[in-house]
Formats: sequence, C-alpha cells, structure tokens
Amino acid sequence: MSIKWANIALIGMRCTGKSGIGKEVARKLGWEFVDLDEEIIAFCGKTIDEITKSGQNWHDFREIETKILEKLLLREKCVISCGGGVGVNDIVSKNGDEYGEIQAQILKNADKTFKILLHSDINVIIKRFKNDVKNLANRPILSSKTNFEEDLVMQNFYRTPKYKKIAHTIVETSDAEWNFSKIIAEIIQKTSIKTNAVIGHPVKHSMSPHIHQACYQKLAIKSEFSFIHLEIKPMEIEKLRDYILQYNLWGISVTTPHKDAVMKICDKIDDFAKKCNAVNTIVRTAKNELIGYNTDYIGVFNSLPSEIEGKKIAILGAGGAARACLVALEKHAINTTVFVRDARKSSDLIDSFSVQIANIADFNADFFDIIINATSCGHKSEECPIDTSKISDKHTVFDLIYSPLYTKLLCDSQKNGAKIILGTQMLINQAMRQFELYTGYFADFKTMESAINTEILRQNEVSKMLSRIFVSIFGHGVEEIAKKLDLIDKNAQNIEIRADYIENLSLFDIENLAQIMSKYRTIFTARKKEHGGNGRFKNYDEIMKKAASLFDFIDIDVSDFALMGDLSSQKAKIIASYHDFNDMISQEKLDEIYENCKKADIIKIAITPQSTKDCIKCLSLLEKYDNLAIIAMGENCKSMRIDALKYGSKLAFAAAFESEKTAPGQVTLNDYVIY
Ligand SMILES: Nc1ncnc2c1ncn2[C@@H]1O[C@H](COP(=O)(O)OP(=O)(O)O)[C@@H](O)[C@H]1O
Ligand SMILES: O=C(O)C1=C[C@@H](OP(=O)(O)O)[C@@H](O)[C@H](O)C1
Ligand SMILES: [Mg+2]
Repeated sequence: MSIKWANIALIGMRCTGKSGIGKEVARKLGWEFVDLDEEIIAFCGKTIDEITKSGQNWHDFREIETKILEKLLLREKCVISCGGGVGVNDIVSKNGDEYGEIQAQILKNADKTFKILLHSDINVIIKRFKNDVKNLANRPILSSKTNFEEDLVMQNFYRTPKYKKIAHTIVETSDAEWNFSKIIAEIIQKTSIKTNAVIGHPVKHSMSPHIHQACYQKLAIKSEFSFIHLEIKPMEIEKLRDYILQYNLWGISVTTPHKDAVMKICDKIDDFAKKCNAVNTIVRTAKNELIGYNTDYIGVFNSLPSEIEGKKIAILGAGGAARACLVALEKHAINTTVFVRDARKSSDLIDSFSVQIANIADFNADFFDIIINATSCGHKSEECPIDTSKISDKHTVFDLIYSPLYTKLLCDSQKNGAKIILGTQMLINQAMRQFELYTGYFADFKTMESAINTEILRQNEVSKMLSRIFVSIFGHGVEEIAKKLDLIDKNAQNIEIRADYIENLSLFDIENLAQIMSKYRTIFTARKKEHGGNGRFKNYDEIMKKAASLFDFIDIDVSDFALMGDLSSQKAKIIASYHDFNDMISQEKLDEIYENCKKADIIKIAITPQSTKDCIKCLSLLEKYDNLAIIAMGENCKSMRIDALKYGSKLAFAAAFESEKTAPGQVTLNDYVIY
C-alpha cells in the first residue's frame, strides 16, 4: 500500500462517526489518532458545554478550535477527527470573517492532508444523537433553536454543500451500524489509490481505461492508480463535482458530449484549451481545484509528419475535432483550408484562425499534400467524406476516426499509394499527455498501442459472441414483453421469445410479438409442459406455422419434429431442440436425433452434465458437428455455458434479468461479456 498523503482529516456532520471510525482507520494504518474536540477539552480543562456556556457562546470555542486545527494539520501520519463545525460554522471572528470560512481556507491550504467527508442520512444522525448519553456535555445545541432535532436538520441543510467544497472524497456511513470494517476498507482504498476516469455518454467503448491501465502495469504503479469508465448523461454533468467526490477522482478524461459543458465547471482553463474551445482533460489539484486542459490538439500535433513546412493542408469538418487540428496547425494557417458542408455557416473559424473555408463538395485532392478527416464520416458506416480517386503517393492522409481502425478513406488512400496515419496515433498521443498530467510519469507509446490492439481484438471477439447469444424473455402478455424489451441490456442483438408463458396464446398475439421484436433477430419458442415449458396448446401446429412465417428461428422439440408439416418454404430457420433436465446425453440418443431431424438448421441439445468428464465430452461434440448448439444446464455449469459458446456452439441463451431465468443455471449477457 502506498499512501502519499501526510495525514487524513475527517469532516462531516455530528454523529457521522468521525471520532469512532477515525480511531479505527488510524489503528489499521498504524498512524496516530487525534480528536480535535478532545484536544480542545484538554487545552481548556473544561467540557464543550462549559466552554460554550451550554451552547450560548461559541466564539471562544471556535477561536481555540481554529488554532488547534492549524497546528494538527502540520502533523504527519495522523488521522484527525474534526468536530462537525470545522470549515462550515457561521460564528463570526473579531475581524469580521466567519470562522467556518477561515477554517475552510486552512484546510484547503493543507494540501498534504487527505480530506474525507463522512456522510449519514439526517434521520440516522438524529437517531444516533438521541441514543448517545454523553452528548449533553460534548454536543451542546448550535443555534437559537430550542430542540436538537430541528437544530440538526438546519445544520445539515446549510453545512452539507460547504463540506463538499472542502472534501477530496465522500464516504457514506448511514448503514454502518457498528460494522465499520467496510467503511474502513473504503477509506483506506480511497486514500491509497488515485482514481482516474473517462466520462462520456456513451462511454463504454472508450479505450482510455485500457491504455492508461497498461502503462500502470508497465511502470509498476498499479497500486497507486486506477482508471474507470464513468457514464454521465448530459443532464447530470452539472453534478460532476459530486461524482468526483464519490469516486475520489483525480484525473478526468472527457469525451463526447461533455467537452464543452465541463468548461463551466473547471476552476481554471489552460490557454490552449481555451483556444480549442473544449476541455478533454481535467486535473484535480490537492487544493481541490479543477484545471481544464486540452490534449487533443497535442494528439494531432504529435501525429503529423515532421516536415509540414510549406505543405498544403486540408481539414475535413468544422466541429470540435477540427478545431483541435486548427490549434495544432496554427503556425501553418496560411496553408490550411477547412472543408465543410456549408461554407457560409462556419465563418467564426476564419475569424479565429484566419484559414480558408470551402465546400466539401468542391474538394480536389490535387491542391493538397496533407488531408485530415475530422468529420465522423466513416465511423458508423463504410462511407468516405471525399472522392479519393485523385489521391496518390504524394499525399499523406490522416483519419481521426479510430473505429474502425482502417476507415474507407484510409483503405482507398493506401491503395492509391498514399502514406496514411491511423486515428489511434492521435488517440495515443493525446493519452500520453494525459498520463503525464495524471501521474507525473511518462507513458510509453508502444505499451499504449499494444493495449489498443488487444482491446480491439477483445471487442471483436465479444461482438462475435454477442451475435450468437439470445436473451430469453417471457411474459404473460405481449404488453409485458414489450415493457421488458425496453429494460434489457443495450448490447442485446438477439431475443428468444418464450411464448409458452403467454396465456391463451393467439395468432394475433404472435403477429404483435413479431412487430415489437422487429429490430432483433428472434427465436420463437412455445415449449409444451411435457417438454419442460409452460404451454398447453390446442392449436400447436397452427401457432408454429404462423411463427415460422414471421420470425427468424422457431424452436421445435425433437419429439414433435416428425409431426410438423413441411416448413422449409417459410422464413424461419428451424431449431430442433432436445432437453434433459437431469442428465447428459448419450451418443446413441444424439445419433438418433441427427437421423430424425435432418431438416433442422440447428440441433440444440440442452442437457445437465454430471461431471467434468461430461463437460469435456460436450465441448468435443462441438468439434464433430457444425450445426450443434450445446446448452449446459444446472447451477454448477454456468461457466460451461459460456465455454460452449467460445468453443463454437451455434447458440447460447442469456437471462434478461438477474431475477428472471428461464432455465437452470442461466447467466446474463454481461456474464458472457465479462468472462
Ligand atoms: N456506524 C455507527 N453505528 C451506530 N452508531 C454509531 C455509528 N457511528 C457513530 N455512532 C454513534 O453516533 C455517535 C457519534 O459517533 P462519533 O464517532 O462520536 O461521531 P462524530 O465524531 O462524527 O460526531 C456515537 O454515539 C456513536 O455511538
Ligand atoms: O457540529 C458542531 O458544530 C460541533 C460538533 C462537535 O463535534 P462532533 O461532530 O464530533 O459531534 C463539537 O465539535 C462541537 O459540539 C461542535
Ligand atoms: Mg467527534
């Protein structure tokens, strides 16, 4: 464990556990513990009640408190429990300033002190207060209010925002009820590790955590730093400071759509970020200030070829990314042209950068040496922002898009002999500067590059896996199913609809189901009771025929297979499914199924392996048959379910929600992805 702070100060409302928890944290760290109130009591030789004349005169108390606080903050390896009024009280000093503010400033200046806000629900505070018999001498009433309850509610209201301004992090202590161990572990973890995050919406796709973590590993500083994805919706960005407290964030990488909004939240903004009109990097100082930087322009600058003097440069696009390019190329403005959809609309760019603006429809590669794509064209589609026929070996083409790695623009340009620069270059170069700002260490390009390649491979594997996983949904009616569809994992691409749970399933229901499922690939399953499902159907044949005309797959039990008429002309592919909820399948049985269900597109075997040997047998079956899906049921077989998918099972199933499983041992989509 490495703690770089000299000491820790605990602040927060009365009865949040500052004294009790502080003592335990100190013991765990092998540090000294001091309670500010106890120091005051010892110094005065009186109780707090006596010093404040039963809460009537707080002036002397606050004055002594301020002096002792200042002294205690100079100590090292010490956990300091402050009184609840520290940094937030409204007692006015002789020279007219509130002691609360004077103390807040003292705490702010103590930049080697890690300040933790302990927070409890106000009702919990009141309950604890009432239960503590020692309170009268130690915690006199604070205001002109006559009862403690009202006093505490009022203090909580006014003080909480002030605590939040002082603290580096917040730790919730409402439900501790004497079980401090979790809280202590959280405090020690937050004290030892600096957490960095990338914020955005969406944010899961971001490579930042992977590339930073790879460098922590390489430099052996993994115990000092962590890096997380943090999804923040545009509506919530105003609460950034609360997130910072909650997660104990120190470095924040900002991605779309927040690069603009965070500028209002930062305390200071670096000149280049101002020029870029965007902040993509926030560093929190020990004094709790948020400083906004832009490293995107550095990313562009460091990715450009070294000889660009006198070269003609075309920038495609006029959004935030293009602006970062303009800042990077400021010295070459005279040779730069920005291409936009409508040249009349981007005149502010000419004003601030004195570049030329033209319509992208008029782009002609002959007039340029370096072409930079700063539009999003090519990210989600196989499109290209310009005509590439005139691009040749005299050109350098740089695409800021890094997913896909090779955009259509880059592929076509490379074919024509141009030198190309991948978007990942820029991504790495901007991240390297962030890494220095967050850690004080230099990052290594090669380490970051290989982390990206590994992550791209992993994401490809995951998307290949996702394309074969069907999230299983049931409901008593179509409406209930529609509601559940709104709530399922956003990564779900395929759905199995368990129609056997719909009461009195009608042909009309099936049409409605097909409609609400239209954006997914869907398996229609109406499993009969005798096959382990929930359905009793009078018109099974009719139901299946209808479903076969509307869905991508239908599931038919192997024992019904021969009874089904010819469905080969229908839209749906056919899954012949076999279930054994108690045992493994024998080779004879499997041979029989293959013999009887020749017309099936997929043979699905859902069985219950009894041993490791059974599991291995299942996996080796996947090598033998190329249209086989193996589903291992049973609580012990969760990882086997996932393995089967990895080893080539044509299908796998996932529970829509942790609480709603349609087969024994089913796992969720996320379980597959994490594994
Ligand atoms: N996690 C907890 N569970 C139950 N009671 C608690 C807890 N934390 C504090 N208390 C009670 O609340 C009162 C205040 O605790 P203390 O550590 O002195 O808090 P503070 O210094 O923040 O005022 C004490 O009576 C203590 O017994
Ligand atoms: O909230 C306050 O202003 C006070 C809280 C008390 O400490 P605890 O927070 O440990 O109760 C103590 O310093 C004094 O009674 C004033
Ligand atoms: Mg205390």
